[in-house]
Amino acid sequence: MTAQIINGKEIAQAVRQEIREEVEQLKQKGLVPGLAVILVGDNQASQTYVRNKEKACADLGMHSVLIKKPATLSQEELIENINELNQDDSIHGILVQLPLPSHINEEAIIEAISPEKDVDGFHPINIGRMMTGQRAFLPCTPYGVMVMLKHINYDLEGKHVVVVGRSNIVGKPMGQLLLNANATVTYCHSKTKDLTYFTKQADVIVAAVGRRNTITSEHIKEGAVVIDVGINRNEEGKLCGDVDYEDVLSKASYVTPVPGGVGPMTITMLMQNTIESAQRAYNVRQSALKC
Ligand SMILES: NC(=O)C1=CN([C@@H]2O[C@H](COP(=O)(O)OP(=O)(O)OC[C@H]3O[C@@H](n4cnc5c(N)ncnc54)[C@H](OP(=O)(O)O)[C@@H]3O)[C@@H](O)[C@H]2O)C=CC1
Ligand SMILES: Nc1nc(=O)c2c([nH]1)NC[C@@H]1CN(c3ccc(C(=O)N[C@@H](CCC(=O)O)C(=O)O)cc3)C=[N+]21
Ligand SMILES: [Mg+2]
Repeated sequence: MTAQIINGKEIAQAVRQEIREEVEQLKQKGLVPGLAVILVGDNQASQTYVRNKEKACADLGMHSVLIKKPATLSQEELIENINELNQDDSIHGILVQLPLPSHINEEAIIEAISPEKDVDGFHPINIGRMMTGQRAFLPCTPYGVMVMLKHINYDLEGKHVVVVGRSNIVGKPMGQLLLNANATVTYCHSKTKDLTYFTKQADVIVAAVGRRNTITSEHIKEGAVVIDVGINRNEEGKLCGDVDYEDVLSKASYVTPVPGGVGPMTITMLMQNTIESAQRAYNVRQSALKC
């Protein structure tokens, strides 16, 4: 078997076209969707992602503000900044780039963001709503993976999906969304004994580990769908995922590349969440005008 490539860049462009039209409609009604990104410190990788987010906003005609703060910023000052954005009617989405410097408690920061503007989908309110199947902002990376699977018309019902990684921002919500779609889900992590035993049984593998070559052809069964969330660099400094891409190509049915796979989808779903938030703000404003 030769795997088909799931082109994240292309799917992201298609979704962005729809978002562009919705932004246009909102603008005609007098509302410009706005995203605020807070970047603390000067982490090199973070700067790249943040630049991509700004580019996406500009490309879609959305308003964006980038708030850059020194790594010495206190937790109280950061919460003060978030409070201002929570009150700001021109801002519909707030994203605080993670990781934060170690003197800042990430949980406290995430909880300071209004759940109505938490377009990352990291606030416990949104996580809880997602778990119970209520309307919620979905975490962008897992959401993007779901859209990719939908794009190839993959029916998850009854399929065995193995998620490798259990972080709060990727692995855990990924498994939950797959469960909501009626898949049978197994989580693997650093304490898993015999990773291959589990991944060999998977119809779909989602790798979200942060270590290259974690998944090779030895780990998968013939015809598996392999989704690579990892963003790593090899010894030449080249971007690569968690999957040995070349090696699984001859055995998998579908594979996502890195770059050009899940990454562009993450940014796109952030834009999607932001316009949804703006749409809700518009609806609230309209119903307030009526009474
Ligand atoms: N494409 C995109 O849009 C995005 C990509 N990323 C990338 O995805 C990767 C994962 O990110 P994130 O979830 O934040 O990372 P974390 O470091 O927070 O989590 C990594 C997870 O992998 C598990 N793990 C570590 N080593 C192994 C191993 N040898 N076998 C099995 N599991 C292992 C850890 O287990 P344990 O819990 O036991 O420690 C943990 O659950 C990174 O490369 C990151 O850069 C992240 C966000 C978005
Ligand atoms: N609050 C918060 N929300 C996040 O969503 C968040 C975060 N913090 N911290 C860091 C991770 C990582 N992340 C990526 C986003 C886009 C690409 C992306 O666009 N990747 C391109 C290539 C980018 C490049 O050239 O380096 C690709 O895979 O093709 C990658 C990774 C979001 N994250
Ligand atoms: Mg982490």
